Amino acid sequence: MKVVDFSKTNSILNQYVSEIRNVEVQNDRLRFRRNIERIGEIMAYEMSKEFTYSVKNIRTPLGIAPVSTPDNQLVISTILRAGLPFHQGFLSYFDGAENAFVSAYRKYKDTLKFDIHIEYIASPRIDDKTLIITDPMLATGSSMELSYQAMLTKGHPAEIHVASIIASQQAIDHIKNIFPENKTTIWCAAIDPEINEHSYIVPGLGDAGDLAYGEKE
Ligand SMILES: O=P(O)(O)OC[C@H]1O[C@H](OP(=O)(O)OP(=O)(O)O)[C@H](O)[C@@H]1O
Ligand SMILES: O=c1cc[nH]c(=O)[nH]1
Ligand SMILES: [Mg+2]
Repeated sequence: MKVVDFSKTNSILNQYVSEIRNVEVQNDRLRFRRNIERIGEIMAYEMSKEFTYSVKNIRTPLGIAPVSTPDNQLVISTILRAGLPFHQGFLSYFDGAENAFVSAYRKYKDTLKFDIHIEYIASPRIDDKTLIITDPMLATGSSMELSYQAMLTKGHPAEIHVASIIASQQAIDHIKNIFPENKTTIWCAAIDPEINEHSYIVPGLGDAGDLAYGEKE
């Protein structure tokens, strides 16, 4: 399975990743959300290079211009709530895409143990389309796994792009095991080595949902 790790390439994307990680900067919620969105925009641009293109003859005021544009039918799916600004970044570039939303949250049994609960899905049919599942954080990979299973109740996509900002190595390994090898690409801005006993990514950035939208009770 192809894994694209943007931290291996020097680009301005790394500046935005450094700001969302940085304790001196990340508490500015507006900046945090906008940085997540900007990373989504850059990732969308890079991802678009993998799509299928055909030439269309575009009528201009002065003649006909052949332009190669993508033909993929895109569905951008996001995992609430931290996925929202990331989703918006993709949607800014893929403005013709259809959209899906899945809720997934950790319901704690005690301070360490939790189950992931999915209670809501709003999605079009995804048969034979290009499915992009966006979630900025992949820690255990369980939210992504259950959200993907929920999406499969809406059909079977032709290809899948799993887009994340910070992924743990464990989550990458997990996703490689559960997503179809021949039609999945994983995109991430960085891969961090470990998760702690609370299943938070280390060094990670903390809680992306809380940093974007405030703490939950
Ligand atoms: O890989 P996992 O171990 O499943 O963890 C990653 C999940 O945790 C975060 O969501 P969270 O449950 O904190 O919900 P929130 O977006 O509402 O904060 C994040 O956005 C992922 O969905
Ligand atoms: O590190 C983590 C793990 C889960 N959710 C987050 O927002 N961050
Ligand atoms: Mg959270």
